[in-house]
Amino acid sequence: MMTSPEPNSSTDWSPAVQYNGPVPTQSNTSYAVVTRNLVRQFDQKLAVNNLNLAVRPGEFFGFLGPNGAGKSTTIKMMVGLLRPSSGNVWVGGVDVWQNPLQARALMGVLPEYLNLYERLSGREFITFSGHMYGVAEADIHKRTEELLQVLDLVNDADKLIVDYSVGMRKKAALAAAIIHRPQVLFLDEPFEGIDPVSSRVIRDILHDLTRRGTTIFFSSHIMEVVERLCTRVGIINQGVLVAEGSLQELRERASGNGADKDATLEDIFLNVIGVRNENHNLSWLD
Ligand SMILES: Nc1ncnc2c1ncn2[C@@H]1O[C@H](COP(=O)(O)OP(=O)(O)OP(=O)(O)O)[C@@H](O)[C@H]1O
Repeated sequence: MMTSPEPNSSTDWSPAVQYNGPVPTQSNTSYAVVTRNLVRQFDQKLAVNNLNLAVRPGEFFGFLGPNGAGKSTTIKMMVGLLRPSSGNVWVGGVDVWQNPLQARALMGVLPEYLNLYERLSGREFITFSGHMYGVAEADIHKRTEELLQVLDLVNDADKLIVDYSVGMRKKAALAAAIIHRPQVLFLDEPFEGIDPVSSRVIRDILHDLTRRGTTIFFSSHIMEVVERLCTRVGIINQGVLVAEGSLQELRERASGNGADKDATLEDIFLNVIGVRNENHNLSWLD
C-alpha cells in the first residue's frame, strides 16, 4: 500500500486518503491498462516514481495531480511516446514497449500538445488517421463525415488545420483519435481550451464510448468534469500515486478518518496532496 504525504491541510479530516488499489504483478489481460514499477527520470528529477496502476476495461479513469506531478509523463509512457527509465506498461494485455505497433493499434491518443498535420484540412486529417489505423475504406468516409457533424466542424472541414482555433484543433485531434474505435482512449487535458458547448459534445461522445466498452484514461485539472465523468480516480503527486479508487471509496476512506462524508473531489484532492490553507494575498495590494 502506498501512503499519502504527511497531511497538513486545514481540513479537519486526516490522515489524508491513502492508496488502497491493486498493485499489479503481471500483465493481466483482464485489465485495459497496467503499469508495473513505472519510472521516468529526467537528470536528477524523478518525474514518475514507481507507478503501479491497473485500469479495468470500460472504466472512465481520471488521472489528477498538481502542475508538474507527472501526469503527462505517465501518459506519454503509456502510449509509447516516451521510453520509461524502467518498469512496464501493458495496454489490452500488450506490452507497449515490446510490441509498440500491436499496442498502438488498440489505442487512441489525444496528447496535451497537439502536433497535427498543419497543411491538411480537418476532413483530410481525420480521413488520413482512418487510413493510418487501417479502417476499412467504406467506413472511413462515413465515420469522418459523422465526426465532423457531431463535433460541429462541418463548416470548417476544408479549412487547413493551421488556421484552426485551439478548440477546433482539439476536436479534430479527438476525431482522429477515435475513428478506429480504439479499445483504450488516452486523453491528456481534453477539456483545456474547449468552450462549454464543445465540452458538452465531447463529454457525450466519451460517455457513449465507455458505454460501448471503450476504456478511457484521462488527465484533467477540471474537478467538476472528473467528478461528473469518472468511475475511478488516481491522484499523483511528485511522481507518486497517493490515492486511487472510486469517488465513493475515496470519500468513504476520507470519512472513516473523520472527514466530511460529502467532501467534494476538490476537497479530497487538496487534502491528499497536502495543501495548506495559507494566506495567498499579495502584500503589495494592501
Ligand atoms: N522532457 C523533459 N525534460 C526534463 N524534465 C521534464 C521533461 N518532461 C517533464 N519534465 C519534468 O517532469 C515533471 C513532471 O512533468 P509532467 O509534464 O509529467 O507534469 P504534469 O503533471 O503533466 O503537469 P501539468 O499539469 O503542469 O501539465 C516536471 O517536473 C517536469 O518539469
